[in-house]
Amino acid sequence: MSKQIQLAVHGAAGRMGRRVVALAAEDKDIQVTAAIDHADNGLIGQDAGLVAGIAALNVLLTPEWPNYASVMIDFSLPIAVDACVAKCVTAKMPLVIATTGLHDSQKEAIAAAAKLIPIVWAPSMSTAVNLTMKVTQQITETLKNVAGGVDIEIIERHHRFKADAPSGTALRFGELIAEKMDGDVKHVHGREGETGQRTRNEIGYHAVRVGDNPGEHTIVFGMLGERIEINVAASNRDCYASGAIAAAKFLQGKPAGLYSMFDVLGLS
Ligand SMILES: NC(=O)C1=CN([C@@H]2O[C@H](COP(=O)(O)OP(=O)(O)OC[C@H]3O[C@@H](n4cnc5c(N)ncnc54)[C@H](OP(=O)(O)O)[C@@H]3O)[C@@H](O)[C@H]2O)C=CC1
Ligand SMILES: O=C(O)C1=N[C@H](C(=O)O)C[C@H](O)C1
Repeated sequence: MSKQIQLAVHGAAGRMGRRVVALAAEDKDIQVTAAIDHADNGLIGQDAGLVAGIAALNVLLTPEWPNYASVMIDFSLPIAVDACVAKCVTAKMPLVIATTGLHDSQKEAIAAAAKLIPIVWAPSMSTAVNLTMKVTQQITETLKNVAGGVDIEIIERHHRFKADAPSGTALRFGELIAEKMDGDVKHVHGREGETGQRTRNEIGYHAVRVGDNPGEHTIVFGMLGERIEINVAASNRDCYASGAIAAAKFLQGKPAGLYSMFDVLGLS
């Protein structure tokens, strides 16, 4: 019996693409029907299952776009995202965008595309991260007028291979926290030299790149006399891959629109 959801994976030879292929292959509702990467990737032509470390799927890594799939999951590079969005619009394919480091013009293009097809776009597909985002908003609301003030800093740690900084997740934490602060918020990326005293309306960001860390975020709420540190850390990449697969399922039958992981997880 054929499976209901035919899945195309963009960036299928990458660290995340391989985990999406591997987990999707185990899913009773999903059939991986296309594994896409760029023409210069040395793995083009190989079986996507074998590349992902599982049994052969009889789906070859290809630079060609499929004409049809029930949904596309994208874990690639910013330079590759525009073509993916355009292809999904042309083919009327629902799309899950997980790639980070996108420019403002690309975000605008995604919003425009979401008027035509359903899109889930989120910098973190992890359930724990999205839940932590909600918790940090709640903490901010409670502490923002505390006597003496609260200083909020975001420290993110990732593997040495990561191409963008700070992480898309750190930036999203900052946006969501800023929504709950009063007045204009200044986003400060690292500190060096004669910085002067910290101002009250800052959110600080610090990007650490170490070894094989699959992703960790610490949100510090520092007050005079005490502090809270909320840490959310991945042990491996499957939290993101399984979240993307949940998003792909969520999009089935959905009208055009821009959805977030809050929508997928019922946290909106
Ligand atoms: N939203 C989320 O939950 C998460 C998001 N991410 C994000 O996903 C993205 C991918 O991460 P990761 O898998 O670690 O990165 P990788 O570099 O391992 O994978 C990216 C893949 O895309 C390929 N690629 C490069 N150029 C193109 C192109 N023009 N067209 C198609 N494919 C291309 C790469 O090929 P080659 O190696 O030859 O360059 C590689 O196979 C990053 O932006 C990362 O921040 C990561 C984890 C979780
Ligand atoms: O590149 C990664 O690995 C990750 N990138 C995402 C980000 O930039 O937020 C999500 C996750 O933290 C892993």
